[in-house]
Amino acid sequence: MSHNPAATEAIPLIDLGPYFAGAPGAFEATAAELRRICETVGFLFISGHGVPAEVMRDAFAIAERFHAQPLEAKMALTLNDQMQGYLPYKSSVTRANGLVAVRKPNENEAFFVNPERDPQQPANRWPEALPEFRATTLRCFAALEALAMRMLPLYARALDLPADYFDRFCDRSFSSLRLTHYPPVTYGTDEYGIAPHTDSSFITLLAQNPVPGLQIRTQAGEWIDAPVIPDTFVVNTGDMLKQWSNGRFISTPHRAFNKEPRSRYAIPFFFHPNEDTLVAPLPTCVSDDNPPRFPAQTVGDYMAAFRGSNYDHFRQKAQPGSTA
Ligand SMILES: O=C(O)CCC(=O)C(=O)O
Ligand SMILES: [Fe+2]
Repeated sequence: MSHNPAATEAIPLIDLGPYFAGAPGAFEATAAELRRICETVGFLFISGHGVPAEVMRDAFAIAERFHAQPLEAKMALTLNDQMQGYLPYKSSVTRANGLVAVRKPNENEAFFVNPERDPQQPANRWPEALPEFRATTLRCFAALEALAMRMLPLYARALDLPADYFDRFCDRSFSSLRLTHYPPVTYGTDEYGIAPHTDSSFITLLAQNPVPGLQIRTQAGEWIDAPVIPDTFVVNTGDMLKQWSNGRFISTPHRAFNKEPRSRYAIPFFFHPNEDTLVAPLPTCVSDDNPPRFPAQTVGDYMAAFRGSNYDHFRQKAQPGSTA
């Protein structure tokens, strides 16, 4: 598959294979490369990630079948207070971006899958007409969560911390898997599949899909197309890791469109630390000359504020008229 060589150069690729195989020197070398990328680009591709191709193939197929259902079936699962279920088409506005004054809703619909930690507490809403949906999406969730956990030592080392530093803060991750459908549409002025934003996550893992549409804003302020590189994931630093690293790791703005005459599906996995983890700038990222730039906040409080600004049903319950 062809891709824009300039963009491939702009978004580096790391092969995780040698690190996962325990090759001599691979851990330190990969962590050093990751540090450079996180300080300067904020986005990378990973290969050698170990996620079986069929896990993502099945997830894309079930996402397509989910969104192909009649609207009533999807509306029966409309997103609740715990971010469980279906986000209807054009019902989210990317307000919490600090980038552009977006007023128009995003031209996508989505379904959110959350981790099922406690059998007593339902974490998800499942479509009755698709019995295999639950197993397929939870398998994808588990594979991506495991991949993110395996990458944590690289992030720790890249930030000059002991390799296991992040593990205990992320072992009951508050992550979510999003199954997004971007129908083929003609975009008007200020309309997007998803408007310019940074992610709220620690990191986001985005499986490649055959329909391009992701664009990344470089440090120079130019929007570039992310190439489609089969069997890789795009990984980007989110705002949570930016804040934890006191701004050392950048959280890069991006946006997406579907400009093809067929539907586009995207399955980002937003990896978050545990809900009760207190995120305060790391000791290795602050000094007398570089004091903390972000307040200490738990992941749960941080996410509640983020959701309140972006999703209509949270806004209706929160302060009416807020445009934060
Ligand atoms: O659709 C894409 O490729 C990216 C989606 C995205 O950035 C998001 O859902 O946060
Ligand atoms: Fe995003």
